[in-house]
Amino acid sequence: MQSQLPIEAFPAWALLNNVDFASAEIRNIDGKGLGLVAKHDITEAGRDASSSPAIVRIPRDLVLSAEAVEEYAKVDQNFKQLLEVAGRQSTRGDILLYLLTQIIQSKGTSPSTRPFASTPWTEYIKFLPRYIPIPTMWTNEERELLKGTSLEAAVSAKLSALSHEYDGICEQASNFPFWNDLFWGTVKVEDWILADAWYRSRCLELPRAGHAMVPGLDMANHSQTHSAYYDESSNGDVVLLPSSGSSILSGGEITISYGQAKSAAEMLFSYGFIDQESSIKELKLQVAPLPDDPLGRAKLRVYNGPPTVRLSLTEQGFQWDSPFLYLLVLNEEDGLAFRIAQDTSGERQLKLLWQDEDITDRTDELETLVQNHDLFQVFKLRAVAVLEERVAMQLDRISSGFSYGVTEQPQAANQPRAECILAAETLRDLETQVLQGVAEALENEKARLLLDARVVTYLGSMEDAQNEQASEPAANEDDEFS
Ligand SMILES: C[S@@+](CC[C@H](N)C(=O)[O-])C[C@H]1O[C@@H](n2cnc3c(N)ncnc32)[C@H](O)[C@@H]1O
Repeated sequence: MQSQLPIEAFPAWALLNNVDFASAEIRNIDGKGLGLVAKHDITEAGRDASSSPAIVRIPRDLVLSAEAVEEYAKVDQNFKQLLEVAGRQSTRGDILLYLLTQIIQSKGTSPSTRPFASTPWTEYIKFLPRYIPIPTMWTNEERELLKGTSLEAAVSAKLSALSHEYDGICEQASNFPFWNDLFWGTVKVEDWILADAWYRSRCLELPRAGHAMVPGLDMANHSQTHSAYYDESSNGDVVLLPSSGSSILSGGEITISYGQAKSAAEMLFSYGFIDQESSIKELKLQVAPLPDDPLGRAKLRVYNGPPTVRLSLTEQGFQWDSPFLYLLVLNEEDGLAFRIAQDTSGERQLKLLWQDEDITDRTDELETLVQNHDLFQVFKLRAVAVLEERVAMQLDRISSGFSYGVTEQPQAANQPRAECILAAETLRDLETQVLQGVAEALENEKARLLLDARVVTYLGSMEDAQNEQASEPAANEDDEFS
């Protein structure tokens, strides 16, 4: 069991590590866990915001970045071993390995049972919550609440990926007796899930250090109308500064933005709450190649992004957007082709061609690339028809989804927590609204496309060809009956 520290001990930790909380302190904030509040009035007079005194300053050597992980590997030989076999593939992976090491360290009850070099993070993680309300930390019953929402597949895929990552690390680590003992005794997959949850909900992107976690600053909560922003100073320290023109009263919460364009599903997935102030109404649905498409696997392989379609409600009404959908509905007879090419190192690569032009690196521009084709409206009709079916399927699933009703209070111990019920219901309502709106918009779009002159001509020619085929004797008919 990891030990925890009360947040009252934070000022002592900050002092010891030169973290300057000049104008803020950490307090409990209703419904948000911990948060930052102003120690006195903070005003930004509209001069250059970056010249305002920092609300909080964190020295660069406390910033947990890819570089910091490499530095730690120089100090701790055991960690270096793990990093060499299981790390160095992504910043996220390396930071998670570091956090895992600190979680193991914090489970030790005495210095003799702490196997790694201690760092300020060893103590700092004791201030972090052990439960983050993101769905990878929900119970199975709570995750059932997401049935039919766009997070149903995303969360189960994420949990499989986490367990796959954890198994991979166990396997790599089993070559070292030191790590093998730890993975058979102290370390659990739940520790990896927690490290991932901390990273996902607390990681920032810094201009120079890149993706990083910053102790103290990661106590700032989110608001659409945020009053502060973070930056890196010229010496690499991280500073929290008042937003331009903001005025925070003493005792008021200091908030930052976690991103203005994130959908409700993204917010719940990464941060465990849905921002009621946000006006973003959208969702992403997975789309798969048609079962009888001989090019289906190649299309999935060659596509640069996730195989999804984005449905949204904007000022222009309900909209959909998906370059992948265009790839799905195009065929060889339209001018789509795949080739295998060999590069100078002898490696074979799958290439995608459109009208004989190599567009392998431009699959996300597919809608624009096909826009000037004579049959563009036909392609669009195909895409609309595929999407209509996919949206209807999702609507069916979301309406049959598990629902407690927000007012119902769960009774039994293993029943979902009220905040999970509320979050799932909010997501369900929002996504149902977008799906219904898009379904209607697709129906209208299909009706319009069916009246398009080029579509009418194309469908007519297809019908003629089919009729001709039907009236001709099948090629093998004579053979069979002669
Ligand atoms: C970077 S941490 C902020 C500190 C956090 N409140 C804590 O107790 O450690 C991000 C987490 O804070 C919570 N949070 C942040 N902004 C929130 C908001 N506007 N409403 C509800 N919860 C929020 C969420 O649990 C989120 O995962």
